Amino acid sequence: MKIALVGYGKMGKIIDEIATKRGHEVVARLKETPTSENLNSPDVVIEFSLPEVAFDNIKACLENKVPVVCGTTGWLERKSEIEDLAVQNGTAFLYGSNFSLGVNLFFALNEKLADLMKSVDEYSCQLEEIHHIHKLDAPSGTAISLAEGIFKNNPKYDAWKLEETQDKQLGVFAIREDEVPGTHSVFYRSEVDEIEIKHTAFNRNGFALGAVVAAEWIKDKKGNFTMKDVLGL
Ligand SMILES: NC(=O)C1=CN([C@@H]2O[C@H](COP(=O)(O)OP(=O)(O)OC[C@H]3O[C@@H](n4cnc5c(N)ncnc54)[C@H](OP(=O)(O)O)[C@@H]3O)[C@@H](O)[C@H]2O)C=CC1
Ligand SMILES: O=C(O)C1=N[C@H](C(=O)O)C[C@H](O)C1
Repeated sequence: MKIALVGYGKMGKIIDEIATKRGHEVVARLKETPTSENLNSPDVVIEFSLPEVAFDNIKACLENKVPVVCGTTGWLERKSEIEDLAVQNGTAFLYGSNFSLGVNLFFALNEKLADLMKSVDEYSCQLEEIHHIHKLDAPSGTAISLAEGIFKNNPKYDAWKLEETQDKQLGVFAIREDEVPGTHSVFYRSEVDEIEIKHTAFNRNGFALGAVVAAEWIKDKKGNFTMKDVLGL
């Protein structure tokens, strides 16, 4: 399969290595807006760039009728416009706030726990995410997905805010520390104890492998998808 990488920073470079090892040809490595020329006729685009450029990059790829797997976080206010564009152009789009298998299992566990806690009044929920100091967005895309999984299963919460949980607003602590690849925790605290579920990434390889697996999966599809579709979760 021919893959174009849009965004060629920390993630783009690891994806390049993994895609090549899996037998794919990387036909473009871009640090600029994609065009019909510089994309170089790929089967799929994998987009890991910056929050402020992701929307324009994805739009350009979909207008060229190339399916896009996007891992860039921090631009989601305009996601529905992109989803409409994928359908109008008869191509495919997949956004994942986190492509690792471990986090996608953790999302499922978070939803089950949220469902269990909806009828228990003693506990208050709180999220925490820890990332490297270069990260531009807060809270992380993964923390937002965790919050959305809680809202869907537990009507006690319906919005997130940075810092402490207050009434129906679920608190998210966003910590920036050294070169931490990504750690996410969900806490339920009562007056007498605490339940914690936690995912710790040891490096970025799991994110990169998941993005390549998603690209392999989406190649001939049409419509909008998530990692749940790819992993059959
Ligand atoms: N979903 C997931 O599983 C994961 C998501 N992420 C997310 O992916 C994104 C990228 O992360 P990361 O690789 O660590 O970030 P980096 O900052 O290392 O890489 C971003 C790259 O985008 C390039 N760039 C700048 N402008 C453009 C443009 N107009 N078009 C295309 N590329 C451009 C930058 O170029 P230059 O070097 O010249 O500045 C840089 O190489 C972030 O939003 C991060 O949160 C990260 C890990 C996992
Ligand atoms: O910026 C990062 O590095 C990461 N971003 C994603 C996020 O915002 O959740 C995924 C992962 O945690 C690493």
